[in-house]
Amino acid sequence: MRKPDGKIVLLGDMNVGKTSLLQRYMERRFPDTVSTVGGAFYLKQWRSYNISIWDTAGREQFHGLGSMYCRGAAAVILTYDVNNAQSLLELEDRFLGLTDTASADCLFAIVGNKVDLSEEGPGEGGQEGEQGPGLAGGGGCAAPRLPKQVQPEDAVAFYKKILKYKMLDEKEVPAAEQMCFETSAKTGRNVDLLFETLFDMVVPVILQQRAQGPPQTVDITSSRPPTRTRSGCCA
Ligand SMILES: Nc1nc2c(ncn2[C@@H]2O[C@H](COP(=O)(O)OP(=O)(O)OP(=O)(O)O)[C@@H](O)[C@H]2O)c(=O)[nH]1
Ligand SMILES: [Mg+2]
Repeated sequence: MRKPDGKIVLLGDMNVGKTSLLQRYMERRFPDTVSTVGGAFYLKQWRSYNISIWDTAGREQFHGLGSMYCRGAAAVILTYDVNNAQSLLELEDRFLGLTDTASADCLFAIVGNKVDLSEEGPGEGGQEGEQGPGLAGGGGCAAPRLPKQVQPEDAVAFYKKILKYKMLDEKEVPAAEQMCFETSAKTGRNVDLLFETLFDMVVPVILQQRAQGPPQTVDITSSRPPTRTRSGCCA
């Protein structure tokens, strides 16, 4: 297997839909999921590049692994559930600090998932790739079924906080509107847009990383050996 050229990591609280988003994109389906244990990755060939996309566990007990998965990442997808305000707060409180190990040029996408639960549109929550104003990929246009707890402006404000935290100049990084997405892993809404926008954006980061020296990958040998659980996975 060819070594990945770059890495994208999905982070976020348990149950926000990280695994579902990745499976929707890679396998084109919305299967039943079980809460992720440790982490897992897919390899995606994008143009001539191999990009690994890492799915991580949101459960508190796996928190310590997060910064290891982020090491050298070219992009991090910070995921929340639009119907759960706490899940956005958790990104700031628990997950943002894990990205300190990412590449210096790391891109950040903020993703509000499960829009199908709060917005009605064609085919329950809108169709894949549907566009509209506000965020990358747009919002819906019909009456909400559930009151949404997180608005697009909240995600944009969080993105700006990240730039401050990382001491990045707003002029030199992608605009918040380009990097905040509302998705539904269930209907597929904006899922391709999210991943493919990021793939295009990480290619220059990969080239930059190459110019700076050998790629940073997860060095399993430098981490504590995982303890075995009954299911046989990393804990
Ligand atoms: N309605 C709806 N349900 C979703 C969506 N995405 C995920 N779900 C459901 O939400 C639950 C959790 O989804 P997962 O993808 O397992 O969540 P996760 O973020 O990977 O959770 P951890 O692995 O525990 O961190 C599952 O029951 C999914 O079917 C979505 O876009 N819409
Ligand atoms: Mg999962």
